[in-house]
Amino acid sequence: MSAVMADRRAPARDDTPALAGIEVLARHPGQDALLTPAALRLLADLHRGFEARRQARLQDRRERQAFFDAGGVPDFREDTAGIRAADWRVAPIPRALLDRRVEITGPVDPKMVINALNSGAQCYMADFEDSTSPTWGNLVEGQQALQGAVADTLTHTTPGRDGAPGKHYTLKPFAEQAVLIVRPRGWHLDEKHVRVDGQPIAASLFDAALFCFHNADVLAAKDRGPYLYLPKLQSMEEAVLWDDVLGHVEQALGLPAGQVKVTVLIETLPAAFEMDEILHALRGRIVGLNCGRWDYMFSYIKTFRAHRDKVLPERGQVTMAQPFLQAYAELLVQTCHRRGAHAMGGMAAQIPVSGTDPASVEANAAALAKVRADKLREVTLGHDGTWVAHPALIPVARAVFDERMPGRHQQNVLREDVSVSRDDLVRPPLGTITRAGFEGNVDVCVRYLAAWLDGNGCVPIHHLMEDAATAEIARAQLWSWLHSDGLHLDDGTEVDFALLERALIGLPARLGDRAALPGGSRINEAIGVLDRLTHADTLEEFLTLPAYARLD
Ligand SMILES: CC(=O)SCCNC(=O)CCNC(=O)[C@H](O)C(C)(C)COP(=O)(O)OP(=O)(O)OC[C@H]1O[C@@H](n2cnc3c(N)ncnc32)[C@H](O)[C@@H]1OP(=O)(O)O
Ligand SMILES: O=CC(=O)O
Ligand SMILES: [Mg+2]
Repeated sequence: MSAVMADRRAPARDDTPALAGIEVLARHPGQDALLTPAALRLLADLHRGFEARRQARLQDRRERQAFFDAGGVPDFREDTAGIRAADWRVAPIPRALLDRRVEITGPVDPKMVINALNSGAQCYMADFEDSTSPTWGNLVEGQQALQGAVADTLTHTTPGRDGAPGKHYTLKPFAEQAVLIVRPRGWHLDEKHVRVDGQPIAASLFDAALFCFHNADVLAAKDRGPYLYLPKLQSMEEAVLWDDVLGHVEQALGLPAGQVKVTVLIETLPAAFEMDEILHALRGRIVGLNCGRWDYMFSYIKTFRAHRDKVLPERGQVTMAQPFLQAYAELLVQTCHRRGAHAMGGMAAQIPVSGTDPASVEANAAALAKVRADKLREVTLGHDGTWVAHPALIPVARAVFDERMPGRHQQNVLREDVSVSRDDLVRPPLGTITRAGFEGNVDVCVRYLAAWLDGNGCVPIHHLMEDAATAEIARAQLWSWLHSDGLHLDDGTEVDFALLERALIGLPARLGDRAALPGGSRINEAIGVLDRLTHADTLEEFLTLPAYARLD
């Protein structure tokens, strides 16, 4: 048993000398049981061992973006042609991850965790990323909830109202629960509340390593994970970094090599050109790739922020039926199945519409029909499973996959008919920008950002699920439209800052009662952030970078 493993099982003891250089700058109830000396030592080891490499990978991103800004276009790499041409397969997929027909996703507060694990979905992606606003409280409570879930002790009671008792939540028996997969935050984010040698540590390391530290042995006893979803990678080198980090975690915790399994989201345009390479870099632990369509669209806009011929039409017109997105999904299915990995589908943004009045009933039927059509498209392309945002969508997605995919997956569907070129992946769809599309982007940015600043990372807006990825599309589109000369709405109005001004003037009327909105008290602050980001000469890399400075 390794030293860390032994310490992990012993009660936390005062270990001050070994913790020199580590600072925790925030307090939340219960955090001491999470941030034990041994846990902090692991985080510090990881920071000292890997921070320089993380910064180098972030620098690679900036250099690659400079190449795109100078007119360059992504392409398949020459130096890795051998990896693409050779025959190799990823390590066998563990039994618990063979059946991933429907995966529910959601933030990590205790009620959501219990509802998701009890939902009847095959898997639950517990999300510290797109759908979580990373306040210190959310992170600590999220880790606590996951620890309780893995230990099968998690319960939750909502506060009672008007003298009535609150609702009590408990977990179903383990065998009936969804399989837990945790998504840490991406490489670009710091966790500012934990500093090592005066530097903030990587948010990815904080989320992933703490989860593994507290849960790996309990999971192993149940023949499980830890299982992770890795977001927003841009290159094979970033996958190598993850592999090395997780190898270090395994060694430190006394776990067998390859025990931590991962699924990688292909949700950046550069990564779409390195799917084989990413699978190869992680071949001892990777079990699948996922089409993270929302961040992918955002990445397309960002990659081509200086290419005036690649400006996207309004968000509602950029559906997965568009050829450039279909090519991306087909290439993902073909690549995964050739290598023995699962090809996971992504998220339809529609969520159920509640209400019994005829308009709501009709809107709900339309939303469910759109989700059904999206899942049908995915299963027909060859995906092995898909995501849903809400428990009521599980039967809809499950029915489609059960009817069209007789087994638990369809890795036998090799899609050798697919041939995707560089041009297929980068060709923008034709379309328009309507006034409603422009104003809709303004509303989504302001409402989402206000909620995020208030600690809520996923909200329903106009009956659609909005999270950091969908909001980024709206924010990046506004910037790209406003910085492209000569662009007009479909009614002939020029797209300029006067149009943005008018959209902001009309915002209060469109928002209605602010107090009733999530984060309503932070609307003005959100408007200020949006205003600055849209006027900036360069498209900011991530909305959450400047916004994080305002959190906590
Ligand atoms: C681009 C991407 O990265 S996609 C992945 C990230 N995004 C997500 O994970 C989306 C997660 N979904 C959600 O957060 C929510 O469904 C929202 C915000 C979209 C809608 O939330 P609401 O309007 O509050 O949902 P609604 O009121 O219909 O919820 C009904 C019940 O379902 C539960 N529920 C809703 N969504 C989920 C979910 N994803 N997981 C578990 N339970 C859920 C609610 O907790 C509520 O439970 P209760 O009856 O016990 O109180
Ligand atoms: O994370 C998923 C996405 O679509 O973005
Ligand atoms: Mg994403």
